[in-house]
Amino acid sequence: MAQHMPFVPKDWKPLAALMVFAALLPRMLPNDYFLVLFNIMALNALVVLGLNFLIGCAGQISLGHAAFYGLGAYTSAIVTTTLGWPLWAGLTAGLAVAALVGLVLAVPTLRLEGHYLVMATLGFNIIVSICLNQMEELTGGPSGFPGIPSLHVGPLAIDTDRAFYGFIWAVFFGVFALFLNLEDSRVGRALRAIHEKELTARTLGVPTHAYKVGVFVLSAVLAAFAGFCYAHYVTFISPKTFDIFYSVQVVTMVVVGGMGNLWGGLVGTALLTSLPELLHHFEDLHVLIYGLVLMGSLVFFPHGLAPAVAAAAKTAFRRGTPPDTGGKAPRPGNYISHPARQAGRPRPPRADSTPSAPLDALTVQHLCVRFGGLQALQDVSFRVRPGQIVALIGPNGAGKTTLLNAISGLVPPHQGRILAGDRDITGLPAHRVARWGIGRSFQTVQMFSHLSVLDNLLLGFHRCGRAGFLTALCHTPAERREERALREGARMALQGTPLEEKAHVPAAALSLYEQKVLEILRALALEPKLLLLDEPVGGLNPNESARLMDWIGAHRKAGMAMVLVEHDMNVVMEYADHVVVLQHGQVIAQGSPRKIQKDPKVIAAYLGTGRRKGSEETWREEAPGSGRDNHQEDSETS
Ligand SMILES: Nc1ncnc2c1ncn2[C@@H]1O[C@H](COP(=O)(O)OP(=O)(O)OP(=O)(O)O)[C@@H](O)[C@H]1O
Repeated sequence: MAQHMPFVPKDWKPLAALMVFAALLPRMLPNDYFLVLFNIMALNALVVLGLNFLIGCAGQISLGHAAFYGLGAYTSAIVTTTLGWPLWAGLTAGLAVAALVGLVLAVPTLRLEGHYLVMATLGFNIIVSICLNQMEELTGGPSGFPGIPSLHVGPLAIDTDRAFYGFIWAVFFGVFALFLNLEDSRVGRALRAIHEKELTARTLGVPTHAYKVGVFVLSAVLAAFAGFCYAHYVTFISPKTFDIFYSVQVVTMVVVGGMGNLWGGLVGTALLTSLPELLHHFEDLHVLIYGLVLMGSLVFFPHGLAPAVAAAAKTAFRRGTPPDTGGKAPRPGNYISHPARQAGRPRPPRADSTPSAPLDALTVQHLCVRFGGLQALQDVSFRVRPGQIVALIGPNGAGKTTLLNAISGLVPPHQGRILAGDRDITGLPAHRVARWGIGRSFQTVQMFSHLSVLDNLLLGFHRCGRAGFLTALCHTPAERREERALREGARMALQGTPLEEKAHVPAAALSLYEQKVLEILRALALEPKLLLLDEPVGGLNPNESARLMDWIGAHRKAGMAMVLVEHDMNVVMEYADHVVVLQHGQVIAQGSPRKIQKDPKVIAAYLGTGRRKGSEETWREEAPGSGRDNHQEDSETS
């Protein structure tokens, strides 16, 4: 029952046990000196918590969290001491400054691909350190900032180590519970997807940039909050505490404990905060031993201490996977028909050749895409009507995948227009194209291999949810209801598919056929008006190909339009209503499969001009890439 209450995480029992332990701990400590150690540990743990979420879940590394820690501390110190304003004003100002600076740093840097955030935050930390040292009138410079008032909550003064211990650990457990909620939510799932395959996440409607900025700002604000608590605990601060070494130290705590594992962050913090104290007995050798412990944990537990301990415990107890919470829900999965059920049924009729709807599902007009000096697409125009399958064929390198990438918003066109219905989607970002109702599969299957089958599918339902950072953190009843409904919908979508019994299996453990089914189910979860399929049967045997294509083709009846890139000409001839032939980025022919089969330009494109007299049967058999193996590569856009 507790897990259905607001703020309480689903997995609340270990947290409750730890809280009881923390409450009893002061009685077991020999003297108050150890309280100071645990108080500093809690402050570090707060910084590490946000940073761990940023690094482990969103895949972004920051070397500037000491600066946010410092901004929280100094802003509050100046507001409460120099200006003489109350504590709440210092807290508000500290958090606001951190949020604003975090936003200014993150918005431009996170737009760039690669680890620009590391460099930006590293530079930022150095600048903040210089400012704290140089702006002596404001900050006290290297001599520090004394006389900061102690914390109090209403009339309750928090001015002893013991009182601060109770306060800071209560705060930490509260914040930790909120982050557990966030991790176990629609937002947490999307962040893990961004970490693994950002482009794929975008094609599922996840606004990746906004999410990355959101998680960075959240972690910066948390570091600033810890800084505020620190300043009003020690009542004296100096720039040394907030230099780059502290930033490196907190990143090390995340790495040693286990990136992306919130419990791991706590373990890493506990170990690396207490280790220097424990090693003091070894006098000069303590630095050496500290280094050895650090190296040993990284060498023997590369994924962190907490995951290693959890794996060992799992092996020892052989616990089963906890069942998912059920509940009545809407039926977003109803439209998805079962690939196996479709097998052996009569083929769905081809789309009528006369227009059945006033608007085309897709209109591509004079599209051009360049990569530097390479003209990948030139003046490409074609239309797809609702319920129609249009096949895109052409030799390797003709520009087929580039065309799908341009339609789905992954590659910006240089010229031309793309219309979905009457909506101009030219140049729209991929997540907005997906939300507009364009789903896709990839030439190399793009699974989130660390996530389960169910979580992969839930990412397809991402746009059906509304929960944001705040509701996910607070685990509100509405957020839990929505999550249950999404899970129910995803489970329904799995019903009758080969994946029905594999909802909790990691996607990486599926066969290629199952991965292709899951990838298409995930795209169908967007309820697309248009489905882009990049070599859906590549690497499958003829039996699997037929089952998959029959299942996909059945969605035409519901009016879903499809663009099919395929090298297997048997598949093209059997399922396509219209064929567009590309060569060197240009459309050289288009028409019905029969007409295209006999087109001399197409035969020449496939067989070379010297062999024009080849028959249509020869063309079928020799189509480049026909029946070739689809080796698993790790390229996202291919
Ligand atoms: N991101 C990119 N940067 C530079 N060149 C690219 C990029 N993506 C594709 N190209 C080039 O654009 C051309 C078209 O490539 P594309 O992958 O679209 O062809 P294709 O018809 O899908 O080929 P295949 O059948 O082998 O998948 C190729 O010359 C390719 O090298």
